[in-house]
Amino acid sequence: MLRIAVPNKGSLSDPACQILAEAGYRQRREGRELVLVDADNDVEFFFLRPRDIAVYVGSGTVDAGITGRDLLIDSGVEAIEHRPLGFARSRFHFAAPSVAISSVADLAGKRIATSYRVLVERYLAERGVAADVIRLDGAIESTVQLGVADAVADVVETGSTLRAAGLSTFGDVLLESEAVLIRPLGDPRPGFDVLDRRIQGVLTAREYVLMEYNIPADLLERAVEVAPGLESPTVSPLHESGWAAVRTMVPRRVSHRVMDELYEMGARAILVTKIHASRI
Ligand SMILES: Nc1ncnc2c1ncn2[C@@H]1O[C@H](COP(=O)(O)OP(=O)(O)OP(=O)(O)O)[C@@H](O)[C@H]1O
Ligand SMILES: O=P(O)(O)OC[C@H]1O[C@H](OP(=O)(O)OP(=O)(O)O)[C@H](O)[C@@H]1O
Ligand SMILES: [Mg+2]
Repeated sequence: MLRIAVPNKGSLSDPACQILAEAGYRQRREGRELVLVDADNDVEFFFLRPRDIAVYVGSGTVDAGITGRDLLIDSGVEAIEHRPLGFARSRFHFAAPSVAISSVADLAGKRIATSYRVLVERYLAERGVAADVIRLDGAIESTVQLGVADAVADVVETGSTLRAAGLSTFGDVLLESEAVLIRPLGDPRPGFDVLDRRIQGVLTAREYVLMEYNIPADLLERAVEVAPGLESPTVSPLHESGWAAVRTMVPRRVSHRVMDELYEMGARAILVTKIHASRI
């Protein structure tokens, strides 16, 4: 039975459960279970603290896990980032009151509060900056106002928490993070490929729509260039001679532009449907 670690709290938890549910797995009903066996799919889910997941995966205690790229790196554990999952996207930044500190060099000798000590210390060491890193669990943005730090290093999504605290980012983005599917070093465990294919199927179903349209046969090649699909569109003859019916996958975010282009070219009866599941 494949053992999978799933975040039990925080920004990763709900979208991780959602993706697994869409991939056909049983998920928590009461939201309090610590372990859930999905015998039909031969998997067992362990609901763990997001920060601990990399540790369990790195040691091989579980065969796969969902966590954040930043949490994986900060754990210092060696595990394989197998697949990005497209949610819990964030950037990791330094920030401070803009009058006081405006470059990484200015951090020398200063106190920096963060929940990501390993990540920050590694970054500073690579640049030869010696600073005092203070590790705290959360609400990092408040530490400057409270007088326990001169600057912070934290996760930024919209930037509203930083602004509310009167802090401005400076320097480069230390890391771009998102949720990732991770696994232990070495060959994947039996059953991992099925999990991965199911998750990939959900991501594809979210990213693409199915587009169907009719087009005069002499315009087919041009139309296929506009919407080439993942591999190659399906083309069938229409009953009316000189026309073809085409079925192809199109990235959701460009689907309206593609429909406009196809219509202007001469395509008609353009229909778009949501993909519920896929195996590519
Ligand atoms: N506001 C946010 N927007 C997007 N991603 C976020 C946000 N906050 C944290 N993350 C990401 O979520 C992952 C988990 O972080 P963390 O466990 O700290 O979650 P959290 O939402 O901050 O929960 P907690 O309330 O336990 O602090 C990390 O990879 C982090 O980059
Ligand atoms: O850029 P924003 O959209 O404002 O989001 C970033 C904030 O969200 C997270 O905090 P969270 O709500 O998890 O609280 P925490 O600091 O207690 O972890 C993160 O640690 C930042 O503080
Ligand atoms: Mg947090």
